[in-house]
Amino acid sequence: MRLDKYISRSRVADIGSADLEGALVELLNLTVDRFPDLNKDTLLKGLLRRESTMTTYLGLGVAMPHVRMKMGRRYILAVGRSHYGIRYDSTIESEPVHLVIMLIADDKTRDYLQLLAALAQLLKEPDFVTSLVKAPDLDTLYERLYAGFGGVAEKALPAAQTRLNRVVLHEAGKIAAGGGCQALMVFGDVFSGRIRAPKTEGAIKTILVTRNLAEGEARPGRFDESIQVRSFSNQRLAQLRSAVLVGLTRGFITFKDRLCCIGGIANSNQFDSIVIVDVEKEFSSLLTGHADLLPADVKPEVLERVIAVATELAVEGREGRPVGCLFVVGDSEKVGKLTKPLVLNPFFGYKDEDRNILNPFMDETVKEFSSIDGAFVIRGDGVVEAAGALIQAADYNHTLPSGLGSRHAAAAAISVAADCIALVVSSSSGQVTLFRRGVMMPLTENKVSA
Ligand SMILES: Nc1ncnc2c1ncn2[C@@H]1O[C@H](COP(=O)(O)OP(=O)(O)OP(=O)(O)O)[C@@H](O)[C@H]1O
Repeated sequence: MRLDKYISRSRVADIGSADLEGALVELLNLTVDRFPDLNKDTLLKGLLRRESTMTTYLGLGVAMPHVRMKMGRRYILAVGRSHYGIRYDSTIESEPVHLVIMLIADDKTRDYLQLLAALAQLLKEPDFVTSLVKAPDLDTLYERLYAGFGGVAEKALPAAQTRLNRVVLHEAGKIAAGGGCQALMVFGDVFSGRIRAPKTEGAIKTILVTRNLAEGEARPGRFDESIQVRSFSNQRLAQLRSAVLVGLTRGFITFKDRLCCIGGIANSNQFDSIVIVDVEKEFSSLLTGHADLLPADVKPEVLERVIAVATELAVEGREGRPVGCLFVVGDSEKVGKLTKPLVLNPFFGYKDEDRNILNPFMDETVKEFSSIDGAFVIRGDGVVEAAGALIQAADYNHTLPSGLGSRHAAAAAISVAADCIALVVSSSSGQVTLFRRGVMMPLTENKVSA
């Protein structure tokens, strides 16, 4: 998603206030200068109200206050930098905020959550945030923001191009062409910087798999498609299955495809593996005679998000301890009939938008509630209906591998009883496993380690 069109140099400023309200007033002054039809007081109230319901602190000293209201334009962004840091009550261990990204959105915009998510993703990148906070002047800060938001070819942080990397990419291109592959899939987290798409012959498309998605529009050096998965693991191509699954659900990978995948160890700056994957062979068990991998009402980006959150939980655990968790996505009406609350539903009464898994501020909330017993029930559009739900789907005649207990059995059972996908993070093995129609597919082979 392109964000550059919503930012202007005139709304990038160094701010002097020591608290959030003061910082917002400074940014709003800049905004209403250009858009005098906007009411500063209403906006300020809205921003503070939003903040009081749910913190917009993202971590790394970045806050992203936002508000939706009726206005004649889709989005307005204003960015304030504070050298000394702003006091911000909701930060963990009172970290000072050095960057305030203020977003005003029209209440009718449909891609609001996607825009929030794209912004949050970018602003969770330590290198990018440091490059903004440490920018020598505001013009440079603006240029870096603009580039980071997709405005110009990224000058910042290009990936190391060693001779060996070039050879691997070149040879992979030849293998893909000679081996009848439909796509070349590059695991970008091998590099700490951004990488350019390799040149491919004919109709072979290029797919970037990374946890740092910028935006996916076609430009020279851009990949045709990009997939966000989090590969913290030291295993090469650890997230291959998750990535292919996301590509399948989004429709740019098909079951007939053969993929040439290039990977290496995360952050090693060195490609060292080329793997050929025949998608049908890898995923045929999940289909069991059905063409639809994704339940009818589930949006691909919702499954993508749930996989990302589940993987993070598997990797990070909670407060140093491993956590287990169960997510049931789709067909939530039927799923609701087959579950019963174990605790009072913590999501009850919140606006759909605030409890949507696509909302980047939900990450922490979901992780926090992962420690309560029971499952998360998630609607196909991403709205989290419940947490702490006991699944009471009838047992069916299926034996799970030994070592898998009642959580996995419940996931298998609900995926048979309803048109849904169940994802389990195992507290004992750290594995993430997907269930569809009772068939299990481990998305990570072993415990993914940080
Ligand atoms: N029917 C169910 N519905 C929702 N949650 C369940 C259900 N059954 C078990 N759980 C959750 O799974 C937790 C762990 O159960 P158990 O150890 O038997 O499962 P498991 O499949 O071995 O999972 P893990 O690998 O995480 O240990 C329980 O404490 C409970 O929170």
